[in-house]
Parts: sequence; C-alpha cells; structure tokens
Amino acid sequence: MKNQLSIIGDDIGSNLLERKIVDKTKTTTYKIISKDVREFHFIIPYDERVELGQIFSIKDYSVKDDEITFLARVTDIQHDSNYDGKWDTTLKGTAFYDEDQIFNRVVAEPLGCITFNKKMGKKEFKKSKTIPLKFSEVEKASLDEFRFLTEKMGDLEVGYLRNGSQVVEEIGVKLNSEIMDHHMGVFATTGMGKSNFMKVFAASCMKKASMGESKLGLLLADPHGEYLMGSAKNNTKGLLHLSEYKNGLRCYSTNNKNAKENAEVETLKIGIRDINPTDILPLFGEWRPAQKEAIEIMDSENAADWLESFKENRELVIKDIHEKTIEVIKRRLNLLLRYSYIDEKNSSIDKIIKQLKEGKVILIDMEGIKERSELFLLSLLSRRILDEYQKDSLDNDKNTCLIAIEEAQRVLGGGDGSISGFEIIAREGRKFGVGLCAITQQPKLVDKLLLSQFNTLVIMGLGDRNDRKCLEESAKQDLTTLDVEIQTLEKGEAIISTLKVPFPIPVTIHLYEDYIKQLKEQDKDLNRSSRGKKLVRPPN
Ligand SMILES: Nc1ncnc2c1ncn2[C@@H]1O[C@H](COP(=O)(O)OP(=O)(O)OP(=O)(O)O)[C@@H](O)[C@H]1O
Repeated sequence: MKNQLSIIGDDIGSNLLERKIVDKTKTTTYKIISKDVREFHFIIPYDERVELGQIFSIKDYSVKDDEITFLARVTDIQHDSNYDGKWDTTLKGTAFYDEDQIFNRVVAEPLGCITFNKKMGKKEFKKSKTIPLKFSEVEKASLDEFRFLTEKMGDLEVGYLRNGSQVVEEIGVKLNSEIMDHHMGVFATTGMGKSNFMKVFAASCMKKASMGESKLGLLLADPHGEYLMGSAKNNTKGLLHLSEYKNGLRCYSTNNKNAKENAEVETLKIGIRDINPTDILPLFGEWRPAQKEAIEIMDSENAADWLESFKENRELVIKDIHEKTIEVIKRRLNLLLRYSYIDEKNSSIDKIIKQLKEGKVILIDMEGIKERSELFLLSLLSRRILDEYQKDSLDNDKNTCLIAIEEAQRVLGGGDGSISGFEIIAREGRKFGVGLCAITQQPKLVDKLLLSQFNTLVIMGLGDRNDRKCLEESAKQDLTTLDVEIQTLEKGEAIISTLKVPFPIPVTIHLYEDYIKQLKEQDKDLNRSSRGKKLVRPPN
C-alpha cells in the first residue's frame, strides 16, 4: 500500500513538476516575463547593470517555419523584488536578506523583429505585431542582428550606431541625401555638439562632391566664423582643413580679410540687381504697416533697376504713399547701400546657385556681421535659390539642395511673416528639391506646423522638457519613450529619426577632428590602391 501510494505520489509529483516548469533553464533572469505588444519586461540580478537605450534581442522559434528575433531598447530600469509591500526597502534592523528575491526589472520598448522564413530563406525586418513567447531568452543584441540597418542607411556618414553608451563601429550611421529636401532639424542645448555635427555632415557632403557622386548641394551659413578654419581657442578644425576634399567645397566670406588671407575664399558680393524691395524687410527693426505696404507696392512694380535708380538720384517715387513713410524707406535704403558686400557690378549669387546645383558645399562665412545683416543675406540667398530651383522643377534628375540656418527659431517662429521666406521653403520647398536644415537649441520656439515638416530629426542632449515635448509631438516616429534617454545624452550622442530607417536610431556622432583624420587616411588608401590605375576626379 505504502509502495503504491509512493508510486502515485511520485507520479503526481513528476506530473506537477512537468506542469510547473515551463522553462527548464533554471534561471528566471533575462527571460521575457511580461507585458504587452508595446512593452516587454524582464528581470536581471540586482547586482548586474544594463543601460537606458541598450538594445537586447529576444529569439522566438516557437512558430515552425519562422525564426523571429525581436529587438527591444531599454526605456526604464526599476528596483523590484518578490515581496509585496516594502519589505526590501524598509530600513529596519542591521542587514538586508534574501538576495535571490531581489532583482532589477528592465522595461524595454520593441523596435521591431527580424523574421527569417526558413522555407523561403529570406530575412526581413518588420514592425512587431505580436509578443515573444513568454520566458523567451533575452540577450545583448549582437552585431549580426544590427546588420540589416546598413541596408537602410543613406550616403552621408555622420557617426556610428550606439548601443547604450557602447559604440558599434561596424555600423556607420549615414543620412540619405535624396530626402534632404524633406527638411532636417538639428536640436541640442548649447555646447552639446550642433556645430560639430554640421561640420561632420558637411565633410561627408564634400567627400561625395569631390568624388563626383554628390546628389545634394549644401548651403552652410556661419555667423560665428568657426566653420572655415575652426577655432584656435577651442582647438577645433574647420572645413578648409579637409584639404583632400576641398574640390567639393566653395567658400565665400563677408569679411575681406578672410578672403585675402586664403586663396580658397572669395569675397561675397551681392549684386544691386539681386535685391528685391521685400528682401530688405529683415534688415531693419520694426516696419510700420504703411512702410510695409509701400515696400510691397515697390515690389509689385517688378522694376529690376529700382535700387540702381535710387542709388543714382537718391529719390523714391511710390504712388499714393505719405512723404514721411517714403523718408523712412529712403533712410534705410541709404544704410543698405553702405554695406560692404553690396556691389554695383558683381554678384556671387548666380555662381553659388550653379555650384549648389553641381552638388557642392557652399560655406558662407559671415564672421563679424550683425544679426540682421545675416538674416537679410540668408533670406535673399534662399529666395533666389528657391526661384531658380522652381524654374527647373520638371527636371527629376537634378540634385536637391539643403539650406542650413543657425538659431532657426529666429525665422521659423511663425511670427508676423516679415521673414517668411524660410517658412515658404519649409512648406513648399520639397516640391522643388529645396530643403531647410534648422539648427536650434529651442525647438519649442519653432512653429509647430513647420516643425512637423521636418522629416529628419537629429536630437542631441535637450534639458528642457518643453523642447522635448514639442519634438515628440511633431516627430514622424514615436519619441515619447525616449524622453529619459534624450535627457541623459552625453556630448556627441544623438538620436536620429529619419525616413526609411525603421526606428529612431541611437548614434555617436563623429568628432569632426577625428573624422577628418579618418577621411584623410581613407583618401591615402584610395590613392595607394589606385596607383598604377588612373584616378579620375572631377575638375576643380
Ligand atoms: N561628437 C562629439 N564627440 C566628442 N565631443 C564632442 C562631439 N561634439 C561636440 N563635442 C564637444 O563639445 C564641444 C562643443 O561642441 P559644439 O561647439 O559643436 O556645440 P554646439 O551645440 O554647437 O554649441 P553652441 O550652441 O555653443 O554653438 C566641442 O568643442 C567638443 O569638445
């Protein structure tokens, strides 16, 4: 009887054991334990460390013909235990016990899944529409699992993929020049690496242009005079230091001294006939409605020589406009004509537009000029560029163009419309292949509708909650779960959300000074390997 019972007991026991143990690996850590399609949870030993932003992979081979690997990014890490209430955190007594009952709970957001259909022999990355089998194993994502990203990348390298704070050097992050007319925004608190990013981006554009492979003309205006030669004070280098690819760069400066000292720099000239009456609006402070109206009347007359004739006789005839209003405009026009870059005979604009169409990087160095003068120049150049691109809008093969504006909140705030040329580009530029690259530390000051036109977002450390909120609301990809990560980004770290890449990617942006060293090395290798063969480069 006893034997029989014990056999039954054993049977029951083994049955129970079989029923209970779903996972026989004898560990509960690094296994999916909950929660839903949008959020996975797993636990790790209390003394092990994972980081926000780190990417894990979860393999699920429960469906016969498919191998699914989910990728998920850590969005939160919490202290947790098997005890209800606050047993493990109540500070009473002399020691903490039960280390096997306490752990860290990791919350991860699914990025998507790589499915491998064994029958078809095909691997694909898709959004995940299901959850991994419960207790599926969680591992640190391997290089192989990131490889699919390389197919999604464009042609302009800006950095390496980042996994938590680890750099994955094997996966270069490249932006796509063909979608730059869908506008790009570069956002970061001061000192977090905006200028460095722009120089790295420009260097990649220069490389492409120099090799005759560019599909994008980049207009880079630099009010601080740091892109040309860098800054000795901050020990940074400029675009001219990338001499190997200088064929892809053209520099203009409003500062005569820079042009004299540097054979590669031309003095910027704005021809008197390039200027339309409405172009002068950003150049001076407030305009009264009557003054604006007068300027619009002048503009509607479409007289190409209006400023020339004013220069000659210093008189203005505007029908039905009060004398005092005309006096103000005359005074302001006299001031305009004293700007050193205004020229009666020569103009750099047609040349700049031609070079942009060839896919070159155009650097407009505006060192030392006043803010209003900078905005006047930029808005005039942008208007002319848009007009010219509009003319050949039927040419589908032409290069796109990107106009970069520093402190973009000044001109994209959706204000009174006086400098709305940039807003027109943000709204309509893409139809003609002209994009805006807005660089700002305060995206919250950019008009929300305009912000939503930006299809590539380069987000570096942003401390202000309202700035992050604005971006989250207007981004094409969901950034809400990355809020904490964006707050904790270090200098040079970024999240990039862009078209054709399936999720916002964590990036370590190259440090410009290191990147140009790397490009110079690559150029040497290229020359070495082509010795014997004739290396054909486009003419200077
Ligand atoms: N990708 C990077 N890797 C390493 N260090 C970086 C990186 N980007 C920027 N830095 C460091 O941060 C400093 C400030 O960078 P940068 O001038 O680009 O910031 P910024 O956002 O343009 O600042 P500001 O708003 O003041 O113009 C650089 O001099 C450099 O030391």
